[in-house]
Amino acid sequence: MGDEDWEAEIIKPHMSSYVPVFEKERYSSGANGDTFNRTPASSSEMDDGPSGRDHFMRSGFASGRSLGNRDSSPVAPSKRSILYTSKGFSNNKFEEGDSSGFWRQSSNDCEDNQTRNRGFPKRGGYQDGNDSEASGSSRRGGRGGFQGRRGGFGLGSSNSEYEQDEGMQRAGGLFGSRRPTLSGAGNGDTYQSRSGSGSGRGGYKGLNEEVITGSGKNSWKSEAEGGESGDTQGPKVTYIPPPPPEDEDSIFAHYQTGINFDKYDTILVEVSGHDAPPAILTFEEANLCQTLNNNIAKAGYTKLTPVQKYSIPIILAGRDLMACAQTGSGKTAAFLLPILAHMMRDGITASRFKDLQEPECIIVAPTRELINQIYLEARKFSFGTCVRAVVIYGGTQLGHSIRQIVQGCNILCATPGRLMDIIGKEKIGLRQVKYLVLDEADRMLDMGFGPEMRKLISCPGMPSKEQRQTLMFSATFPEEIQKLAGEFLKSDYLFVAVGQVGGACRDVQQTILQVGQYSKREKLVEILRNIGDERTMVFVETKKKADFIATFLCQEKISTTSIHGDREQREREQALGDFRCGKCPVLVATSVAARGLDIENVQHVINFDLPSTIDEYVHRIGRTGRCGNTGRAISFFDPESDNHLAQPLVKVLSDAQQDVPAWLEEIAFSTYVPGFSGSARGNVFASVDTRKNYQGKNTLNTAGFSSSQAPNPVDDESWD
Ligand SMILES: Nc1ncnc2c1ncn2[C@@H]1O[C@H](COP(=O)(O)OP(=O)(O)OP(=O)(O)O)[C@@H](O)[C@H]1O
Repeated sequence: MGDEDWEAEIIKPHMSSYVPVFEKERYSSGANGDTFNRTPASSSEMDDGPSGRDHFMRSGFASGRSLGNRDSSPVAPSKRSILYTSKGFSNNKFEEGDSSGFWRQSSNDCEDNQTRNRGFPKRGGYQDGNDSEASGSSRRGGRGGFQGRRGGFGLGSSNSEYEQDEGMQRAGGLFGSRRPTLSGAGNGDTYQSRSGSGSGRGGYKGLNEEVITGSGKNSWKSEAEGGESGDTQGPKVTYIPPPPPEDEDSIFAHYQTGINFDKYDTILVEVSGHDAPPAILTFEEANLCQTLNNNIAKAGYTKLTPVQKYSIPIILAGRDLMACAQTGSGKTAAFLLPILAHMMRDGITASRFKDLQEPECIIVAPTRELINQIYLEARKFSFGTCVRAVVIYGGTQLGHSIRQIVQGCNILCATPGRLMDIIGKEKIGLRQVKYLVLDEADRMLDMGFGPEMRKLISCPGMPSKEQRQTLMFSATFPEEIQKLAGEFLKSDYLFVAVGQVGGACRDVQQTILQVGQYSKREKLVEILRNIGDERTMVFVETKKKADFIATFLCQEKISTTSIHGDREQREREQALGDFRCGKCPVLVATSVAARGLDIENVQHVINFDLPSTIDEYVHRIGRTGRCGNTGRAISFFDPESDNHLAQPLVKVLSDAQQDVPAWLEEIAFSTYVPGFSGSARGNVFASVDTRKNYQGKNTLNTAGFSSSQAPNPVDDESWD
């Protein structure tokens, strides 16, 4: 298993379409829309390498910043033409480090992005092949930039190839895209994606890319078991992500807390476990060092969120912690700040002058984008200190990861697959690990990542749980996963529950619409047209469908990009960057983007397909309504496939004080499952710490008040 949320991306055989990248160019093509090309503005923009460029031109995408549309036009992006591009072909400047999806950009940065035309034909259309979901508009297909099953993009008999492909991912863990050669797009051109000349894995060397040879011992078997470096099999992953920005303004860029930030104070907090230290009410009470306080101020934090009020003193007291708090409520800083405070207090051992890097802290998270986000937070809060954070994740060149580490590594942020590879290659030592953090801990411990995590804690040199501090954070914590967590945590760990464990953020206005499978696209377009340019994440259940829907939206002239596990890392980062800066206000995503991503101004989440579990629903809608801001989530409920979610949805909606449609209640009632209590609290999600026969003290507070002042509105039967 690699570092992806593959599990959520279910194969649906009827989906056949595939398109590499979707975006609408800010600079529209000529009037007939037939050809769109560009000449890079500078030589650096051409650094996708000659082969990519040549190929591009051979494919009929002539070069030239012509198009006459160098943008003086006031036309809003969404009103302009749509281009389907493969980043492997487009000579964009992405590799240069200035438009990564990871780095927060101001709108000015975005402007810079937008001035980079990406060449591609505006041939639009796509040919749907046999896809039964196709509607009239997409079937038109005209010039055929995208073909379905009949082979437009080389999927050929897509079902079997797709399944094979998926099988490879699961078994072998090749990273980057696994999609086959793209050929014969509808315009008659033939081109190749990643296995060919134009893309990351292929035979060209871009600005941030280099071909590496296998290195080091590979005593650890994780690659064969699903690791991502690809040293032992398949083409090498050569992508080197752009370096993060160095200037202080970018490092500390942040968005404003919302109108409901102060309402966090009214959320009930429950702490269970023995001898929990009291909550703190202010940053000053945490007694952090001056540099940390400066960084907190520069980050725009003036007030603690509830999870921070409780978790910071617990971690400072050296206790193990399992913390559960609603999406977007500041869990990242809740673990980073006290860890950094301790590291500053105790001093660090790893330095760039040591042969073997031995980080004091390891943070793991389930997706590449999320771990990179955590790294950026660690980098921000450790700014001006001697602590060096490093990030490593799959889909990037292994050699690059190693080079980052050898420069000094105190906090290692990693996805599981890459971490195990690096450990297997003996590029880091684990003896000094004092802090082990599992973000999205329920995901990290489930069947997908649990085995890797178990390997991690039993690696040679890894301090036992008695010798290290283990911290787990998530917005959801199913009971069965809480039980598994005991293996990782000291027996006296503390459990912090902010609000209801697994509950949805109340700042998200949730709407459930009954929409059948064949009406979904029409409804989606209708909603997106009403939304206008506001940033929207559209979740679908499969990777193929993500491409399919993104293509469809582009055809509808809605500027869209997509992110999912079949895309190369370069493309994923580009997509996120385009979405972050507003260039593509619609991001179609699989559940790979459901957890943790903190993107400014995401006002809407649309569940085109509902996920299979209610926890995933909670995480998905949590991409909006963050940090006291409000957001909206609209979900399409298809009675043909989603009835199993009716009961938990009713519960999540009512717990978050949302309107529950009568029809949903009816379905929930008619699909009654014994053991589920839709009214008050059933077993949809854990309500509290699930340790049974717990004898210790339990405090149930509103954040900021002492336990004795707190009311006790939550039943505590399930843990006592
Ligand atoms: N005390 C604070 N004051 C102001 N902003 C904060 C504070 N704490 C966190 N934030 C900001 O709130 C946003 C959400 O924080 P974060 O990503 O840590 O949430 P989270 O609880 O981990 O969410 P998720 O469950 O989705 O992973 C971030 O932009 C972060 O910088």
